[in-house]
Amino acid sequence: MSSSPPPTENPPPTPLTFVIRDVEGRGRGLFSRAPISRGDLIHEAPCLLVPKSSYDSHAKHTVLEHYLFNCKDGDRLLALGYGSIFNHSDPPNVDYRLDKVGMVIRYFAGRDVKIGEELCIYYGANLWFEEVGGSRSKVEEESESSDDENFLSRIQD
Ligand SMILES: C[S@@+](CC[C@H](N)C(=O)[O-])C[C@H]1O[C@@H](n2cnc3c(N)ncnc32)[C@H](O)[C@@H]1O
Repeated sequence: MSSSPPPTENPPPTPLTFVIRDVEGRGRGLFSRAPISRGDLIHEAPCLLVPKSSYDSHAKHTVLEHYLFNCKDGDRLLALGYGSIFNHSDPPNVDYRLDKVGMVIRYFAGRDVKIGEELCIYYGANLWFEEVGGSRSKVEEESESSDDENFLSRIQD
């Protein structure tokens, strides 16, 4: 007699459409392993909440600072899964949305992506590292406003 599978609350995970590769000068990055259409959900990263007080007293000025996404209220989200591996480019081919209540960050294709392209988000105008492989000129970068912080997120919750 066959028994039915146990009930689950979550749907089975969607197969990943990307792989991790090392990129000269940029560390690890995510690369598409299949064509991705504009608007497709690429990844849903579960997050850890880092309250502003913990950030100020412990995480600030550590390596974590390079991986934290800003929420409007000063709290931060640390993306688990592959969410912390998206490198920066301007323009990016991946958009993301913070869902602080659901404690996830969702990453969507901002345009059609070909197989083998690196998947990148936009960190903001004020980078804390020397950009490698960027396509924008120094003049363009310097003419940007510089009133945002040195963190990943300009798209906040
Ligand atoms: C959120 S992590 C991205 C994943 C990182 N490459 C790794 O291997 O852990 C952010 C860091 O990646 C590097 N990075 C991201 N985009 C870059 C780019 N366009 N040029 C150079 N380094 C980049 C910087 O060192 C930055 O602090």
